[in-house]
Amino acid sequence: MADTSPILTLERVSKTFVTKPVFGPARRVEALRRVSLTLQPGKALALVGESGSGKSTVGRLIVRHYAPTEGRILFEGQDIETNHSRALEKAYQRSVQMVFQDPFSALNPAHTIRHHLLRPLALHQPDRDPERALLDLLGDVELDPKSTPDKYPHELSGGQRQRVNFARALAVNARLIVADEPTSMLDVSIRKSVLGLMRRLKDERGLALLYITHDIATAQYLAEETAVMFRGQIVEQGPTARVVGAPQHAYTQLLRSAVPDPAIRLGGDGQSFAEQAAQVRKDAARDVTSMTMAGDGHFFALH
Ligand SMILES: Nc1ncnc2c1ncn2[C@@H]1O[C@H](COP(=O)(O)OP(=O)(O)OP(=O)(O)O)[C@@H](O)[C@H]1O
Repeated sequence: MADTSPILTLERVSKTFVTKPVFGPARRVEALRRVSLTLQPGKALALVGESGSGKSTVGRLIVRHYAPTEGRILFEGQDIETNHSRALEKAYQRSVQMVFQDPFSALNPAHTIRHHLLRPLALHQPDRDPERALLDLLGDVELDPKSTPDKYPHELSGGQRQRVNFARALAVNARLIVADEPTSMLDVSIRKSVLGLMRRLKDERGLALLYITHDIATAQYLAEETAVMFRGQIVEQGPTARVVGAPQHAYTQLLRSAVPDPAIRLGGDGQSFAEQAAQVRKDAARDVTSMTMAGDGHFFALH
């Protein structure tokens, strides 16, 4: 039977940034407010929201670029901030990998693809024949095993570079990949194939995926579950088909109405769309007081 225990859980995680400009008072940004999420092996969770909603902050907390201001992040049930055993530390670093929006950012232009992949393979899969492991890895991410190894990053397309980034995560035996807008810098024509690769890695290798995106439409292609964020809070969460197909929170309806197929329109009489949208955003920014169940596993926020 499939393993349904979570690999990673966020429990009421908040993150406040305090920035001190050269002139003027310090500024506090509540980037996340009491965010709770669960990630499971073989499943993808889409974290959807507009720019500045806090999506990347969730990803960066998970890969420990920062620590939460409040709340806990549990890896297989253990708090990653307070349990500092070396074993947990090593397991975590290996198991949780991030793939970024810019496929170039994580690749060194001076090194071939072979170099990028052989190093993690030697460290994390030392018992395997390195060349055989390299060929298998390229096959896993649907890159040509013959022509790819000796190329430099600039000789590959954006989609191919992103595939190399996924291959690196596989080389270290990642079990959870945080993919932060992994297709938004790619041509529309190849976005779907990279999403298809992610779907295959999840289904065939049992990877857990956190798919961060501003595009609610693509969530349907990949993710079993979707969480919608606005101003640092989750306002709706549940099975993707329900969140996208029958959104309950006004902000999700607003996001959904920006998709070309306006199956769902905002209600309200007499108000222009812009006025309604401004009102929805104002209401949605208020603190979430509780989550109401709209169906099996489907919740939306009350403010
Ligand atoms: N290191 C930081 N220092 C100060 N403020 C930050 C920092 N990182 C993020 N923020 C602020 O936190 C809020 C959430 O940012 P975040 O990048 O998580 O949003 P996002 O939904 O991922 O947006 P985008 O899609 O534009 O990356 C924003 O107001 C942002 O300005």
